[in-house]
Amino acid sequence: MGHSPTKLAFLSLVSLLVLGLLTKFLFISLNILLITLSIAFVFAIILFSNSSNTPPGPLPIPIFGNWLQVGNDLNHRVLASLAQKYGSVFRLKLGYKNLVVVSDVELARQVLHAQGAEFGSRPRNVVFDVFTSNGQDMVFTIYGEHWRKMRRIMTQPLFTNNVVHTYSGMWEEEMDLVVRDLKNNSKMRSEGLVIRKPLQLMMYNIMYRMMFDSKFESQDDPLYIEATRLNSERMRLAQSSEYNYGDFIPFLKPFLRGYLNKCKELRNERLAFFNINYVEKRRKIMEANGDEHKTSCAIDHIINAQLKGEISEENVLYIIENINVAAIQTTLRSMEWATVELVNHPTVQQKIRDEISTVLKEMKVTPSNLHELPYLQAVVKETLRLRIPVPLLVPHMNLKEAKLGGYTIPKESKVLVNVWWLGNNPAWWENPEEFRPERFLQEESSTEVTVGGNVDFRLIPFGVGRRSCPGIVVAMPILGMFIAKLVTNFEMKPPNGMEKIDVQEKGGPFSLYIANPSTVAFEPISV
Ligand code: HEM
Repeated sequence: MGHSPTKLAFLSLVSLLVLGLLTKFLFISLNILLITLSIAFVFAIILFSNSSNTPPGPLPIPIFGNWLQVGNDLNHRVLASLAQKYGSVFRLKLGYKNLVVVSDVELARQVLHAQGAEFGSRPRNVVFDVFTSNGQDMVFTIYGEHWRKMRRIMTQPLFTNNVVHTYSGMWEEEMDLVVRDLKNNSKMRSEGLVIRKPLQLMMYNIMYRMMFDSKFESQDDPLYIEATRLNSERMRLAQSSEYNYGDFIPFLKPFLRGYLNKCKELRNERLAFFNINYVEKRRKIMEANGDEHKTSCAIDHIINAQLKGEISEENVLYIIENINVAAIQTTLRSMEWATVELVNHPTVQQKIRDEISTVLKEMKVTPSNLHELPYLQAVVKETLRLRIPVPLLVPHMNLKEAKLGGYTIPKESKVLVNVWWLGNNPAWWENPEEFRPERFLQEESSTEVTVGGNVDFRLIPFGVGRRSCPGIVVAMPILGMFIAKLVTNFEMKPPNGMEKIDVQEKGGPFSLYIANPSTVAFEPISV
C-alpha cells in the first residue's frame, strides 16, 4: 500500500509537531523536576546544617547525613582526627541520628559532671532495644528511677569495699591456679601460650564466683563453652555495623527483620541459660535454707530485692547479662595489655619486683597494701591510659535539648567522650605514645584514676559521675594483684625467636583490644 506525497508530507508535519510538543513538555517537566529537586536539596542542607547552632561538622546530605563520608569505623583515632578538623565538640549526622563527639577536658567535665544529669541517659538502637528488652537492664537504660533502683540494688553485693574484702582471697585463689598451670607446663618457658585463654577462664571464674558462688572446671567445661559462645555472639551482633542502614534510615528498618529475629533468639537463649543454670539453682538453695539462708553471693541479694517486689524477674536476668558484658571483657583486656607491655618492658617487671620485695618483704600483695606500692599503681594507670579498654566510654545521651560549649545539642543525641584522646593528646602529655609508668611518679605524680572527687579529666578510663563504672572498686585491686602475681612468679618474655610482642590494636565502638592474641613465654622465678 502506497501513500501519496501530500499525505506523507501532512503526516510528517503532524509527527514533527507532536514530537516538538512532546520534547517541549518533557523539557519543561525535566526542568520542573530539577528545580524542585534543587529546592528540596537546598532546604534539606539548610535544615541539616547549622541553622540551630548545633556543633560544627561536615556538611550532611539528605537521608544519609554524613554516613557515606565517614563510614562505619568511627573508632577513637578516627574521631580524634575529626576533632582536629572540626573542633573539640563536633557533630555528625548518621542518617537521621545526631552523634556529638567531645574531645576536651572542660567539655568532658560538663558532660560527665557539671551537666551529668542532662547527659546521663544512654542511647539505644534497634539492636540494643532487643538485647535489653527496651531498657529493662541497668547499663543501657535511660537516666531515671529504674536506673537508680537497679544501680542501688547492684551496689551492695558487687561494688563496695566490703565486697573487695570478702572476695580478695578468692581472687587470689583463681590467680594462683593460673600460676600453677603455667609452672607445670615446661613448654611455657620457650614456646609460650596465648595468654588470653587462661586469663579469660580466670576472669569468668572470678565473676561467676562473686555472682553465683559457682565456677567452671576448665576451658572444656560444657557450661563454660556455652557461656562464652552466648556472650561473644551477643557482642558480635550488638557491635556489628551490619545493621547500621536500618538503624540510621528508618524506612529501611523492615529489611532488618531477619537480623533482629536472630538477636531476639539469642537474647532468649542467653537469658534462659542464666536462668536455668544459675538463678533457678540459687532460688532452690535459698528456699531449702528458708530463714536460715546466709546470703553468700551477689545473686542472693538481687533475688531478695525481687522477692520484696523492688524489681522484676526479668530485671534479675538483665543484671546478670550486664555483668557478663561490662565486667569480664573489660578487665580481661586490661590484663592482656598489661602483660604485653610488661613483656615488652622487662625493666618495668624488675622495678615492680624490687618495689614489692623492698616494701612488703615476704608479705603478699593484697588490696589493703596496694597503696604502699606506688610503682605498681603507676603501671596500672599507665596501662589504662595508653591501652584504655573502653576508649569512648559507653555512649551518653541527653533526653532533652541541651547546651554544650556554646552550642545547642539536639535532644536524644548520642554523645561520645573520646577519653582515649584525653589520655593520649600530645598537647597534654609528654610523649603519650610511650609506655612509661614513671610519668606517674614524676610529672604526673598527682594524677589518680578515680570516678569522683578531685578528678583529672585527662585520665578517666572508668568515666566520671553518675554513669561512671561502679566496677572500678573491684577492677583496680584485681589488676594490681594480677600484675604483682605474674611478675613475682615469672620473668615474662616474647616466645623464642621473637624480639617483642606485636601491640597492634583493634578498636571497636566499645572496646580497644590487642589485634593479635599475644603469645607470652613464662620463665618461673626461683625463690
Ligand atoms: C578495667 C576494667 C573496667 C573498665 C576500664 C570499665 C570501664 C567502664 C566504662 C568506661 C563505663 C562507662 C562510663 C560512662 O559511660 O561514663 C563502665 C560502665 C559500667 N561498668 Fe565498667 N569497667 C571495668 C570493669 C567493670 C567491672 C569489673 C564491673 C562489674 C563488676 C563493671 C560494671 C560496670 C557497669 C554496671 C557499668 C554501667 C554503669 C551505668 O550505666 O550506670 N565494670 N565501665
